[in-house]
Amino acid sequence: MNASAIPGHLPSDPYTAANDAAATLRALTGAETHDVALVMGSGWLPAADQLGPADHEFPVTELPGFPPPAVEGHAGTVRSQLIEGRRALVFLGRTHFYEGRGVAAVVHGVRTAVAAGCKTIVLTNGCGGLREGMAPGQPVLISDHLNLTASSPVVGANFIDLTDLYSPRLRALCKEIDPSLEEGVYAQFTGPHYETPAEIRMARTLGADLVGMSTALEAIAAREAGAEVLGISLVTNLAAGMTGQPLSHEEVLQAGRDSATRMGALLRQVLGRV
Ligand SMILES: O=P(O)(O)O[C@@H]1C[C@H](O)[C@@H](CO)O1
Ligand SMILES: Nc1nc2[nH]cnc2c(=O)[nH]1
Repeated sequence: MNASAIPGHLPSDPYTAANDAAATLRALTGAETHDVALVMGSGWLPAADQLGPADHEFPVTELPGFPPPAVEGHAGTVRSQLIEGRRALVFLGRTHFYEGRGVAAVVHGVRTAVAAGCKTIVLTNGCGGLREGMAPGQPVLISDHLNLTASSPVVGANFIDLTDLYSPRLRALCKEIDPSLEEGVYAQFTGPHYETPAEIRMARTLGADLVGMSTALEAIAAREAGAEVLGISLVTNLAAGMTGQPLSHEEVLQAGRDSATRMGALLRQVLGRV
């Protein structure tokens, strides 16, 4: 059994692993290419069911290099489906940095999607809101990020430009669909612990509007692979220290359930125009 056939185990070369996974995807779906990939973060699973029927759905471990899901609310399945005429690859869940599998495992889904033909990567997540006026259940377009993981999916003297990493074109398109959408800077912490109130004050000073535990590393890998990136955060809670209440993953998932219809409709309309 070659290394990439072991669930969650990537061979030394992550780009080969992505090509292997894309080849298996083509074989499983019969689709020579996919156009757009969606990564559904915490709280977004209910929204995925608003996207219409899937032609194919299978456990992500059917694809080489993908580990089984490790976080509640991340189903660990992949759907291939036509959404508004586009062949979409929908990951119902992701691998997180805090699972300790390394950065290559975190971005394997994005690299696989690009290897499968996707030119657009839509990254969603559940996050904490820092900015005054933000409320749980509110979707926010990511305008830029702070990568606080002290890591990168890129190795070696490969100096990737990250200017306009979160596509101004796709953000403008989203705001045509829903003019009420706000934008914000997303800070990726390593997790899995939530932030302290002092860290939230630090993040706000650094210019963050949103705090999470994903997305930034995936976006960097997507840019490295030449894809256009759209990031949409669902504010599932106000950040630590803002309400005096403790944070919980159940609160994150409940916010997703409450927002599923609206988030699903937004994604469907966006996908029809990317
Ligand atoms: O996959 P995402 O970033 O949406 O998941 C967020 C961050 C943590 O994994 C989890 C914490 O509740 O939700
Ligand atoms: N880091 C972080 N991730 C989250 N995901 C959902 N809510 C939060 C939060 O408050 N902080």
